[in-house]
Amino acid sequence: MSAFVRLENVSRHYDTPSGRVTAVDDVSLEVEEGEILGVIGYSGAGKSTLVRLINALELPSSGRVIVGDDELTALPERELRRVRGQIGMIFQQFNLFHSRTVAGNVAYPLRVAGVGAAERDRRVAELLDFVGLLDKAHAHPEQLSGGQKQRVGIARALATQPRLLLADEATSALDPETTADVLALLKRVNQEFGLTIVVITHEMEAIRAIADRVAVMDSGRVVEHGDVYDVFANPSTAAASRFVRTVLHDRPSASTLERLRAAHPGRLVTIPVQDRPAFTTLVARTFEQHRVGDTIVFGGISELQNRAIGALTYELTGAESDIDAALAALAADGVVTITEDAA
Ligand SMILES: Nc1ncnc2c1ncn2[C@@H]1O[C@H](COP(=O)(O)OP(=O)(O)OP(=O)(O)O)[C@@H](O)[C@H]1O
Repeated sequence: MSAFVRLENVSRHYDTPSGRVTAVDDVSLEVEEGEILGVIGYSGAGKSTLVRLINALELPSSGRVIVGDDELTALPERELRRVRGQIGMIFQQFNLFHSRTVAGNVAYPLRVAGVGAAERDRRVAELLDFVGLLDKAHAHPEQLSGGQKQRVGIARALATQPRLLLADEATSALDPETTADVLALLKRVNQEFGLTIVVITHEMEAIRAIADRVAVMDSGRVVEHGDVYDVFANPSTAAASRFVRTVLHDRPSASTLERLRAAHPGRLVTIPVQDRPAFTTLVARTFEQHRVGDTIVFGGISELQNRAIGALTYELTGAESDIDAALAALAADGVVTITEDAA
């Protein structure tokens, strides 16, 4: 795979009456051709600014932005317009034309691009069929549900066959079920057309559902990025860890731990589940061999990218030296154990 979008040491600051705001701070990031990259961060982390830098609505204060073969930072305005035309956008508020029908909305970018009427009609029908809204072609946006509106937004974004799709909080206004449908549609767009997609969100669930890789933004910086499974299984920053915990409820919170401690006098140890055959059997056998009693008191295992993910919290009972020996044996087997020290 090769990078389709490349940001090299990109910063963007704004001078405001109350001083300089650095919205994007020395970000280096690549989006591989054909992948779905999720960019997650809290409000104010710099996500929207990042989007405007990628779709050439703004230029960085320093650093380089490269999309396809074009270095945006070196192009004249006329060329930037051409690049913008190769990037599809979908938005949280859908941004549909209320005065136009569903078909009219999807046809609009084709009309702007000078595509003839017959070809336009053919393409609109094909796109509406793809997003499952052919029967709504003559409806107006206000007659549609949120999920349907976003489907129209996706059809419209795809009309001119962009090479990159930017989804800026595209599911944030939708309920969970509709969110899942729209995300599944984006995944289908990615798989059937091989389209590179950047999903900007503050919801880790959206990342879990469709992204191949994730970049975590905090205060303008990308503090962590990597394969979704790796970041979920082993977040290395507090920001990433907080997002992962919003989706995986596999580790006890501080208050849960307090309750667990009161109910279970033994040593509480959390073990992140590894995606290898008979993992829990290996753990159980190791405790048994060391005469350590093990009771699972908290945890959860789910699937991510067809691999097991999660954690189990055990209450371990027996001689302290036996428990220590069992944990050492697990460590020798590559098993991570986290002792839940008393607060
Ligand atoms: N045009 C601008 N002028 C001044 N400050 C700006 C401008 N655009 C963004 N900022 C500031 O830059 C920081 C990052 O904003 P940005 O909108 O990129 O974050 P975000 O992660 O997209 O948040 P949200 O999800 O709330 O939009 C914020 O502190 C914001 O106030």
